[in-house]
Amino acid sequence: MREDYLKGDDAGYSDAEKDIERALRPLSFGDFTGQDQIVENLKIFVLAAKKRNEPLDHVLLHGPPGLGKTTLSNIIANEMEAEIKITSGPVLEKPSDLAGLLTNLEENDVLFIDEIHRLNPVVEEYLYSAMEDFRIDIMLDSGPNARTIQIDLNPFTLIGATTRSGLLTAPLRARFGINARLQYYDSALLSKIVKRSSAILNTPINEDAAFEIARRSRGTPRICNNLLRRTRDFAEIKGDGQITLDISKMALGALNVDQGGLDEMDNRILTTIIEKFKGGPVGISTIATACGDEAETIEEVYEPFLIQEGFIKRTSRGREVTMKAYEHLGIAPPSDGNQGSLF
Ligand SMILES: Nc1ncnc2c1ncn2[C@@H]1O[C@H](COP(=O)(O)OP(=O)(O)OP(=O)(O)O)[C@@H](O)[C@H]1O
Ligand SMILES: [Mg+2]
Repeated sequence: MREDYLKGDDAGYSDAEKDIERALRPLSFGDFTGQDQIVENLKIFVLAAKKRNEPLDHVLLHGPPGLGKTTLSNIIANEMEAEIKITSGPVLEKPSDLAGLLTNLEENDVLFIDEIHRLNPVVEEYLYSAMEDFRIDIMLDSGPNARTIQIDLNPFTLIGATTRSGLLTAPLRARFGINARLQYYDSALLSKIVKRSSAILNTPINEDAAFEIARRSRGTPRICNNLLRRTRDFAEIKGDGQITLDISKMALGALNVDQGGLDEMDNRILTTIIEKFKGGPVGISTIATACGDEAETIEEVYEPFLIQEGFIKRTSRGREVTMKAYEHLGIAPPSDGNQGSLF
């Protein structure tokens, strides 16, 4: 169940769910809730670029899954009144894949590369001159007939999105003029998103219920929209179609989202560190093996939220749970000084 919430765009959804997903996705800056500083800046950069009839400078968007990187990229293209071509790092296997896309861009178009940290280094190298000079060198033939030709490209905007900005190479990172890190949303903002989405879905929801869903959505719009959809199912089957506080509590409980908004996997990670590793410190790959998940997923998806909420902290020797984690799980912390650094 959880997996669906976290996976990137559209993964694992039926066609009907994809239609809903599309309907809920904001299309303009005005529809996009939160990330105020980023949005305010982008508005100015977009206006200035349009006024000069230039493409927007290249944009790097980073942050945990489901916070709106793909959404913002589409909005930027809309606001620029430009076309957007969408691809992702792993899909671009060879330079010609990239060249094909680049040579098809019209003036001021947007090329969106998702998971840009997973670009093949050879392809990445080609991107450098494309970004800097709007030009690529293409190798024709091989052996003694080999020669390169230069192709001029239309000026374009590259938008790169990544959940792992730390894995980006320095030369690539340096070529983005605009660099924005999306933050987790607070409950008030998510509550606004829940209300907007329920209006689109024609499902009545009261203030308390919207806040309850928001508060238990791990600071993430994708999760609040998914929880809303599942809660709507409960409202239609177990209630009269309206989402009330009782209905939302029933649904969230059934979906294994706990009172603090942590889900099964969050709790499994905390319990594992406490029960198997005496609260830590313990390395991420050891935690991953013990929890039966990939280290990358834990580092990218779960850990940032657990750290931000103060359940886990990173030390030079690995991850440690905090007092808050013991309290949350109702487990007594060790009294032998093992956790000395916490007090
Ligand atoms: N600020 C927002 N306001 C309203 N809805 C939002 C906002 N941000 C995201 N959403 C909703 O959350 C969903 C997930 O957002 P999006 O796909 O843009 O996340 P992402 O950062 O690209 O995630 P990933 O890293 O997994 O690709 C969108 O379909 C959209 O409906
Ligand atoms: Mg995305």
